[in-house]
Amino acid sequence: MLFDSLPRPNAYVAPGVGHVPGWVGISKQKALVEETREIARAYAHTPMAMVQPRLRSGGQMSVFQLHLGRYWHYLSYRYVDNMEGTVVPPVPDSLRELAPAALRQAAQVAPELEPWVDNFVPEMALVNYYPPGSDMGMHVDDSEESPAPVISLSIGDEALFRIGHTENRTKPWNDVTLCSGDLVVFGGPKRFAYHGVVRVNDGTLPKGCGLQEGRINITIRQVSASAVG
Ligand SMILES: O=C(O)CCC(=O)C(=O)O
Ligand SMILES: [Fe+2]
Repeated sequence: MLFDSLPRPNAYVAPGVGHVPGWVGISKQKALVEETREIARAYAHTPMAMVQPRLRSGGQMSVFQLHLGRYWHYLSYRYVDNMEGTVVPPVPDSLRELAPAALRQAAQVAPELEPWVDNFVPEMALVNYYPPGSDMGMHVDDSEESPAPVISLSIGDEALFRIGHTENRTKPWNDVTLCSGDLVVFGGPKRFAYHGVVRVNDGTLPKGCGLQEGRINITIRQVSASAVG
């Protein structure tokens, strides 16, 4: 961050949305980057490889995605557990274990998240890599049948995260700068709100986070409505 000494307090962004700056320490950030990078390497050249997905619209995302636990198949528009016989890599314990602590912390900021603290099942994790210059358009995370909150961890370059409402992509929005180590959880009335990443600020990442450039965002999700933990 440009002004490292500026305080960044926990923020109740909107009902159901809690922002906890610096929730993941730098050594843990590095460990998560290295662990997910190893998985990406292991699955390179398989149908589970970390790629920029092609969309049904014919476009291609500027972000690279690695799916853990379940694979979101963009073309058939559903979650699958294997692709052409390659089984989806599991959600690593390191991410599974973060989920209840993340929810507990976020629920102190956004009380609407409280019902999920002891009931959330981390069935999948999506690792997004934002190369310099990439972004993610406003969209709704509507692939999950469960209304459980989405737990989002950011590592690397600072990003401008925007969350609006459930009707359409237009204003009003809440804009949140996400720095390396920040936690955001969105659930409750904002679980199916439009959101996106307006921009990533090149070269703003802290030393020691495990990345040389760009940004990683990891979302931890419950997919099924009646998941059993
Ligand atoms: O990168 C982010 O902060 C958000 C990512 C996101 O919205 C998604 O993966 O669905
Ligand atoms: Fe999303």
